[in-house]
Amino acid sequence: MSIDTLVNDRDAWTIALVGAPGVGKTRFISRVGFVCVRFTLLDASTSLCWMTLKFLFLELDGLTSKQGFSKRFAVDNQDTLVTLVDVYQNRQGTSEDDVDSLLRDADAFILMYSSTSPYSLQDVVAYTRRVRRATASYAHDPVLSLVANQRDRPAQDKEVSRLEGEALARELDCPYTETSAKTGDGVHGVVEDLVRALRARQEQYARKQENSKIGRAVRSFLGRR
Ligand SMILES: Nc1nc2c(ncn2[C@@H]2O[C@H](COP(=O)(O)OP(=O)(O)OP(=O)(O)O)[C@@H](O)[C@H]2O)c(=O)[nH]1
Repeated sequence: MSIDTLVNDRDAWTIALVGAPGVGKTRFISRVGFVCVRFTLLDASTSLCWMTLKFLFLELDGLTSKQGFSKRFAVDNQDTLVTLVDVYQNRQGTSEDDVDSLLRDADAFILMYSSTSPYSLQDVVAYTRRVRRATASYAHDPVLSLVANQRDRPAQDKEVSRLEGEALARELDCPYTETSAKTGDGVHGVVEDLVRALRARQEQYARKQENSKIGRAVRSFLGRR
């Protein structure tokens, strides 16, 4: 989360989904009820077409952006605009710099693996390193949420236990949730909890700023006496 985000008095958040191919990122996004249209990064020749599309979509609730899918909804009775970005979706058309820039633009991260794939759990560790590297210059640690998707799959398909997921979440110092992008189980809760965490962080930052303003005013008052 950049300083810009923290000082902005807004309730609009970009959440990046990172995780191995096939874990369910796209399905998760459509579950949240987002307009789910895949765009690859656009080159100059298509940017005019993109601008037209963007203009058309902006008036709609489910507006979509270059790689994100946005939706306005209420969390704790307060309106918020959330954009979900599937960072690794466009791997073929996306350079490493593009990926870093998408990560830098995000306010929070859903680190997704599938409970049917131990490899996808290992990938989460590598993706988290990358997220931390991309956001290293920010004032705060990134807001993370570890998601074990495909919880609806039968027990014999499950190769990663809840305990392993929880242990990784402790290591990453973030919440752990099991979801099913197929049935929708747990999906909205993950997004809503991230919005709550981001709001809390924004409020904390605003309070800190206010306190240091008061501190400066008091020091200057005492200095004048
Ligand atoms: N049973 C079940 N299947 C799921 C779930 N989530 C995704 N799938 C299926 O898993 C496959 C891959 O899902 P995607 O959403 O395309 O996965 P992705 O992470 O976006 O994959 P990439 O686009 O390759 O990065 C699809 O066939 C989905 O229908 C889930 O929670 N349960």
